[in-house]
Amino acid sequence: MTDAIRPLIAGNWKMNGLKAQAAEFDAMLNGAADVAGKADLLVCPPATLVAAFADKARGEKVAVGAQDCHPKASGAHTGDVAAEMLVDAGATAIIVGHSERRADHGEGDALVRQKAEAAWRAGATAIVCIGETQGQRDAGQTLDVLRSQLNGSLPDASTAANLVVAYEPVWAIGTGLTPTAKDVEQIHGFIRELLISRFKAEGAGMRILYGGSVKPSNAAELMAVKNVNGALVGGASLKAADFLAIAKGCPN
Ligand SMILES: O=C(CO)COP(=O)(O)O
Repeated sequence: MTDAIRPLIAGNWKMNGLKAQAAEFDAMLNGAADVAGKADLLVCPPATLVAAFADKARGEKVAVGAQDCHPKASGAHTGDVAAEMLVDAGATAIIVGHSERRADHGEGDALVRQKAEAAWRAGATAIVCIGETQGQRDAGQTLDVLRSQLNGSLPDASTAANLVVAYEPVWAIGTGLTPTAKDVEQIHGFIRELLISRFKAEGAGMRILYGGSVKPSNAAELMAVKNVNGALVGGASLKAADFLAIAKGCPN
């Protein structure tokens, strides 16, 4: 059943991107038709570029998303951005609970869950990130950490349409290191079991992305793993050629 899930290749630009990089996004739009048969494409630029990118992407085969949101719709929260504002700017998906936000801003599962609900309230899909650190991995705690993050971060009303899970081992982010395909299969299978036991048929249809040092050279191997339904790509998503090549690596 999960084999029928259409892959999603999502680019997380993190805190990178000035107006000048719009040319790279234009190149993604130009090349998207070639890979549209393989996967859905989503680019999440910094909040400052969401509106400009979404305007360019209208009617094209690349969707635009955001990297974080505040749980509230409006109010006295200086410097924060509401999901409603991001959707108003053209975002159709919002990443929440990225490990960099969990580490840099002390975000915990309860807040991540509220942010996922905020994304829905605004009409966007929530991409909820989970992943173990190197220390947790070394201590043999990976599955316990992932179970607890999933239990705490995913709202009860999660469905295959409104929620995407991104498994990003923290030690694989930006390091060039990746788990073996066998490890990825074991962990994605574990995540799938938990999703099915909590969300039944919806859990069977949810996308589970792999993230962490995905590149054109390893994409085909990783994307072919059972229960890997796409990728959340950091560094390699800044270059149109690499981003499109990763999508090309998805199985037919
Ligand atoms: O954190 C990531 C995507 O959200 C992964 O980053 P890299 O692809 O640069 O390792």
